[in-house]
Amino acid sequence: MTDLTQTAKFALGLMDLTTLNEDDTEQVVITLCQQAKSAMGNTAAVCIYPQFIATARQTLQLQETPEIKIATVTNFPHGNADITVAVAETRAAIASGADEVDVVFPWRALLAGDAEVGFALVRDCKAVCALSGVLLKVIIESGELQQAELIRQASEIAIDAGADFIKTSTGKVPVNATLEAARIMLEVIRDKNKADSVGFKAAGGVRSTEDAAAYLALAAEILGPDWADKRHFRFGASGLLSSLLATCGVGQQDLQAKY
Ligand SMILES: O=C[C@H](O)COP(=O)(O)O
Repeated sequence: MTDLTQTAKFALGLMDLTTLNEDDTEQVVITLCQQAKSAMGNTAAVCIYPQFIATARQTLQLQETPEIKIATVTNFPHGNADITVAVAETRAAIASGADEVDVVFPWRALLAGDAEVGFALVRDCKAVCALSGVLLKVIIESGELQQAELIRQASEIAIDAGADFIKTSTGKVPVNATLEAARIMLEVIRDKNKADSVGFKAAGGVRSTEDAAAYLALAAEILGPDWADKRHFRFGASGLLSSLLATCGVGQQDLQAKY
């Protein structure tokens, strides 16, 4: 195996294989779950809208991969500042069977100078998640915050309020994951001495094995070569899997034969 092939296989195991489109159907989610059980191993999770959790659970059980986690999204993609709604959505997602919840931080409120509501929203969603052992990932929407100081501040607030992961982006805005934002977020995890308990998720626009390799190299530089594992590092991506498989020598024909 070449270094890049090894990286691709490793990155595949860190993927939250995602479909978050308005026109998603049960069949789309079934196919996604089938793809999560790949020729090069399982992805860490699938990430889907809450209404498809039961379909995903059934599919993962039928194909005997219950270890693939089910992640879903709340307060998504807008990141409104209504705590009651965000908590209710998070509670409902958990009741539907989510293993992991990716909640959007109220980034517009932070841009407007309100740091309190973000803290309270994450704290209250975390309280609900903690009751059920569900991981909480907080999407700070780094591409909309833009400024390094705001990306740092949102990351700090999310971690202080109990985030298990900080995640760059929804994938629904013009600027999604960037290496620059990732560096700031990873440095916050390091500087707060939270490397054991807080992970990082690069999401939105991560498309190629080379992209994935660059994020993993950055994480290794900042948090050490052994830090990135399933508990600490994820790629949220709808379009990365085929590139990783191609790097591993699994071609489009193999994929078509399987699905
Ligand atoms: O959370 C994950 C993102 O929505 C995925 O974004 P993407 O479709 O650009 O890969």
